[in-house]
Amino acid sequence: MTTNDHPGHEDSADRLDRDAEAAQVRAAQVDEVPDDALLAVEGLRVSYPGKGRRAARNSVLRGVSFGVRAGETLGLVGGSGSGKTTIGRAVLGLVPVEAGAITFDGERIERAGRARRRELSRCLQVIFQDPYTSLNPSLTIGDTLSEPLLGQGYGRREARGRVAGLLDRVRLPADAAERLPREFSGGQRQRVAIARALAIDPRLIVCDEPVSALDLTTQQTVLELLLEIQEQTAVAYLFVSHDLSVIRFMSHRVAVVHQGRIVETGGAAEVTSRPRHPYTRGLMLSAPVADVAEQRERRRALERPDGADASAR
Ligand SMILES: Nc1ncnc2c1ncn2[C@@H]1O[C@H](COP(=O)(O)OP(=O)(O)OP(=O)(O)O)[C@@H](O)[C@H]1O
Repeated sequence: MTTNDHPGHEDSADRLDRDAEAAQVRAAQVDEVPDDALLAVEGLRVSYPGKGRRAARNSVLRGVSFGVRAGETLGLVGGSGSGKTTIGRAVLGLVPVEAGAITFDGERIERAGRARRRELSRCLQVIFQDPYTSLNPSLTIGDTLSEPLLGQGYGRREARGRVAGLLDRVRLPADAAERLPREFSGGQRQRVAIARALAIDPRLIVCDEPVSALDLTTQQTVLELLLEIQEQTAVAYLFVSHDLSVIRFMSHRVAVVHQGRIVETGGAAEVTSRPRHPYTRGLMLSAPVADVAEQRERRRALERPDGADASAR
């Protein structure tokens, strides 16, 4: 019997690997929620019902904490099914929260009722992934943009004037107001969705994969528009994406989500070029890079145990 075959013995190379991984997990930084956060999420737990009547609930968020400051973008990145969208939905009050606190501008909102949620939509908005399903196909763009304004008490004339300003801001022609969503491309529809989210000057927008349904060139113009709007308005973004290059481009800080937990946080350049947690490293390695030589170099850098800089992009 070799050492490897013996159930009580662990191969020393395996043990070293395991120890090295444990050290990396310890080295990965998860920041405290900042005191000056506009949005503070602490110990958030969410579960969904299991399949079948007696099935146990599926625990999807297992104690998630983070903060987003005014005017800041926090990127939430992680693999499929890690819980990113659920975090955004919990912040928006679209899924019940099992435990934890969500504080927005000093107010606990995780159990806010429908009426309060409607009021909160003044400051807390969302842009969804799919511009083809997020707009009502039977409403003109003008009506789509007026709806939240009328809901917040604007008069019709005032709303019309504001719609014209919003279209200009997202660089759509003024006559777009008279047209239906089907007359627009995916990128243009996403501009409408951005204009709708901006209609009542929100303080924070949950952007849930806002460009992943768009082609690369359109992605870039929509991302640049979001950055420009942030510069002008100091709106904060909770920006959900599985795409590291998008996250790096957009975010001031990044939180890496894995199996319903945040495993690493930090500045965007720091986390994406010097990932510490093994999961973040794996995520970096699996991100596609067009240049094969660059990919090879990045892989070598990331596989070095000291986490040497892999920012050769
Ligand atoms: N309404 C729901 N009912 C039951 N399970 C759900 C529901 N929504 C999400 N889930 C499950 O919760 C887990 C997390 O889903 P979530 O959409 O938050 O992940 P994600 O990180 O955003 O993934 P993706 O990038 O693929 O959208 C997944 O296992 C998913 O199947």
